[in-house]
Amino acid sequence: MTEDISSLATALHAARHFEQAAFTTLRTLLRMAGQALEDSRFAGRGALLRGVVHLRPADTYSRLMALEREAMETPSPEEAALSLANEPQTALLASASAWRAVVEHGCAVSIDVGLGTLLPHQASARGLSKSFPGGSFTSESQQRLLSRQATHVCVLPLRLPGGRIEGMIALEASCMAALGQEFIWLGVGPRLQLAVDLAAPFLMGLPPRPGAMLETDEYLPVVGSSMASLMAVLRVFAQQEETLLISGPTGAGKSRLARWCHERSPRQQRRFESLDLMMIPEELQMAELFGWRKGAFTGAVRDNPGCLARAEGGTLFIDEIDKLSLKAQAGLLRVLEERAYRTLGDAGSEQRANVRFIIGTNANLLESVRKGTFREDLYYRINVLPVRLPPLDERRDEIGPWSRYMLTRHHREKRSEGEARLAPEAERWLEQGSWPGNLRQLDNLIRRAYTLALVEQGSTTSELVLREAHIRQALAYEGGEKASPLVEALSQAARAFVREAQRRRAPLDIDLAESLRGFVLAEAVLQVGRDEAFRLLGRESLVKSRNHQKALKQELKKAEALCLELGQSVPPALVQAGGGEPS
Ligand SMILES: Nc1ncnc2c1ncn2[C@@H]1O[C@H](COP(=O)(O)OP(=O)(O)OP(=O)(O)O)[C@@H](O)[C@H]1O
Repeated sequence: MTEDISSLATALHAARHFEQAAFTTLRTLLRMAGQALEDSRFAGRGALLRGVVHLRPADTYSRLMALEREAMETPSPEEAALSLANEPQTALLASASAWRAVVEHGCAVSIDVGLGTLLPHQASARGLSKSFPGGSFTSESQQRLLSRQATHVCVLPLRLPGGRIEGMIALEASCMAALGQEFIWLGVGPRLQLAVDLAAPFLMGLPPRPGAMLETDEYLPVVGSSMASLMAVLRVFAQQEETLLISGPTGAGKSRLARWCHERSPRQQRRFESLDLMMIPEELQMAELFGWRKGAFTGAVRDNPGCLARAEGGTLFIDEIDKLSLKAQAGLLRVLEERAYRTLGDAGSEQRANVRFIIGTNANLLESVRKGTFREDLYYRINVLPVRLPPLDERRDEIGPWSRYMLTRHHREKRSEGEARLAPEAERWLEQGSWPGNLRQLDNLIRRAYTLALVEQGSTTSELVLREAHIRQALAYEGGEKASPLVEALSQAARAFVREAQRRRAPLDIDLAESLRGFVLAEAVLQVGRDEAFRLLGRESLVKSRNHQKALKQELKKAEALCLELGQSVPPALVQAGGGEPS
């Protein structure tokens, strides 16, 4: 055991990325548990099957890695990670109830799959094992585990120093001889937890393998580096039957991502239905979901299937779930729990629902639960596989490729011949902008700019070029210029400064505010002359005391210092404002 822990520590310190740390941790845990099994009364009658690392910072999945017992001796973590990517169905999940139990009790939990029970390891937490609000261990999780031969599972929290839980590791074993009995987990649990505590900061702190899974397709034509590890998780989630919860700001691409998941799921041959609750008044939600029979309410002149029936066998994406009325929430909960529902106005038998749900939200659902507008039990029912789609501003490397893709797509929609391209300066401008409306805003902007370019360059041109001016003008039409241009420009400068600081190996220690004063003064001098510039900027007293020429020189020096520090030549505006050669 000491040997296992010390070699784990050595391997973790040598790990450069998450996959290496996860591989080495899972291998150690499987070895330790395997040894404990051999030393137990079940020796020779059971086997360890696999381990899975789940990273769930802020309660949304960011990374996942599984290691099968047979693959344990593969020499490289790359191979293990690749097998997860190629065969996502083998990356297996513990139940959502197990995650809740681990978070609530702050300790490891044993699952007896046959009995369908959860047992927290900490003595003080025992007795609560079967009484989590919202049910204990669901029959779906039970079926899933049984279908892959797991009879006993140990779920260990990934705790950060300070106790915050940001993920878990599940170890699965098969031992028919231990059905309904205490397996090895309580005995070996403290040692496993020691190893997990050692690994946790590495698993949570190391970056993903560089260049991992940047592949794209027609449903997701652009995947940037910050999305790559999320896509690896989604590839696995797409294959599951459990409810997927995609949170993210409006226009970030949740609906498209839901469609992408459907296309990669075993249900891809069946329908993908979408229900946007933002568009449906509360009183019609039940009807839209469950459908109605003729005469069910005034105006129901014929039978109408709801979107559950239309999605039968396929996937139903429900967007803006926080807009669901309390009454419809009760109905949806029933579908999720019992897979049954009744069409409005139908006195006959209930319908069965064979549907995979994907839920979208832009709201903080836990907050809605606290306010009493969203049912807690429904929240836990849909929060099984939660992922967060980041806003475009957090996926900056995607802005250029998305802009180009959207331009080409729009051009193809409009015309079949000729090319359309973004001028480099236009692309740079887009890349430096802030896009609170995310992909939707970018798409709309490109469409408008396209029309402007077309008007200017004529529809017979063989190469339509979108320039910065077209985009600026399109943004002005959109009302985007309502935000102060100064604030926007300063935000851009701040972003450029941070990027530069990140790019350099040495710290960038410059007082930006001081340098900025020099730039502003130089610009004002060029535009309105020296004396007027000081008046314009509220420094008339310096003109009166005849100190302004000296002050100007000092300010320009600070601006030039920034250029020198960045290895750039001094811009002409600074030189001209100073009246000649750079000082
Ligand atoms: N994968 C994609 N392929 C092509 N276009 C996309 C893709 N994802 C997003 N877009 C563009 O962004 C727009 C918004 O995407 P989507 O409707 O998926 O966002 P959303 O997050 O569901 O927004 P909301 O929550 O407001 O409905 C789309 O209409 C499209 O123009």
